[in-house]
Amino acid sequence: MNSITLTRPDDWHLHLRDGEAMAAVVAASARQMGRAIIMPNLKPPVTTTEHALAYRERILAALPAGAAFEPLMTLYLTDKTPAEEIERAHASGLVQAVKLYPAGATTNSASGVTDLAHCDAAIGAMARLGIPLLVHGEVTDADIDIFDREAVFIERVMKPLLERHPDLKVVFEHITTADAADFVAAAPANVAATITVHHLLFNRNHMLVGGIRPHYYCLPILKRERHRQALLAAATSGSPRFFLGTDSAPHARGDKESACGCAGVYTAPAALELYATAFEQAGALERLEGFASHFGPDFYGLPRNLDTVTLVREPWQLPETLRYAEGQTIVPLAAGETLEWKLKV
Ligand SMILES: NC(=O)N[C@@H](CC(=O)O)C(=O)O
Ligand SMILES: [Zn+2]
Ligand SMILES: [Zn+2]
Repeated sequence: MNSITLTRPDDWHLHLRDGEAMAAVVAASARQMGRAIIMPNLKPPVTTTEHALAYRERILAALPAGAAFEPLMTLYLTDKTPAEEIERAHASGLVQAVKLYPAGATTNSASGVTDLAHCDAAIGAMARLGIPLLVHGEVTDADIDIFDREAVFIERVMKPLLERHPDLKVVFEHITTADAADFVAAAPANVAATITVHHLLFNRNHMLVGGIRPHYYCLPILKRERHRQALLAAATSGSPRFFLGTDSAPHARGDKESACGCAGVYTAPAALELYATAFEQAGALERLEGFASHFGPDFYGLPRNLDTVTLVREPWQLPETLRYAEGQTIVPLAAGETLEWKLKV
C-alpha cells in the first residue's frame, strides 16, 4: 500500500501550553487533527469554566488563518472543585471533560487531587451529566516503584472509583502497561483508553541503552517490550475502547536536556505519520482509521469528522529542532530521522 486515506483524525489528549509556546505548536496539530482534547495543566491550572473558555479563545486566536481546528476544553479537577463548577462546564457546551491529576504525579500536577474522596460531589455530577473523567493513572506513593505506578493505580484508585460510580465515563489516559490494556478491555463500555504513539513505538531500552535520551522521557515512563507489544495489540485490535491521544507535551530543549529534565514528548508535528509507522509494523494499517478517527468521537458522543486526510509513502526527514519561543527551540520525537509516511496537505 502506497497511500491511505482516512476520515480526519482527532487527538484525544494534547498539551498546547499557552502564550508564545502555544503559538509555536498549535499549527502542527491543526494541520493534522480535526479536534483535540486540550489538557488543562497550565500554570496556574485551568480549574474553572471561565478560565477554560478564555483559554479556548486564546487557542482560536493563535490558529493560522483558515484553520478549522476545534479545541475541546477540559477542567483540572482539584480537591475543592464543587459540583456547581461541573454544572457550569456542562452548560457551556464547550467543556467536554474533566482531568484527574493525582497530586505530584506529573508536569504541573501540584494542585491535583490528594484523595478522590474529596471529589465525590464533583464526580457524582459528572456521572449524572455524562461528562468523562480523564485520568492520569499513576499513584504517587514514594514506596511504589515508578515502573509499577500505573498497575498499582488500577487496584488502589481505578477499581474503587468505578465501584463507587459505575456509570461514570472514564478515559484511562496514555496507558503504558499490559495491565492497563487488559483492565480496559475487560471493563464495561463506559471505560476507554488513549494510547500515545511513543508508547507504541518505543520501550525503555530506547530511552536508556547507550546513553540517557531525555527526549524519550515522559510520564507514565516507557516500559519494557512486553508492555509495548500489549499496547500495540490493543491499539490494532479493532476494539473501540482504544483510541488516539498523542499526549504531545512540548518542553523547551533546555528544560529536557537538563540535570532534572521535564517529562513530556513532543510528537505533534508528525503524529499521524508515526502512528501509521506503528500500525504498519503490526501489519494492521487497515485498523488505523477506527483508532485514529472513529472510536474517539464515538466514545465522547460527538460526530465523526466529515473530511479526510491522506498519507502517502514518501520518505521525508523531520527537522532536528523547531522554534519554540524567543531564544528557545524544541526537539520533536524522531528529530532528524527519515519517516516512511507523509501527510499530504
Ligand atoms: N506526559 C508527560 O510526560 N507530560 C505531560 C503531562 C502528562 O500528560 O502527564 C506534560 O504536561 O508535560
Ligand atoms: Zn498525564
Ligand atoms: Zn498529557
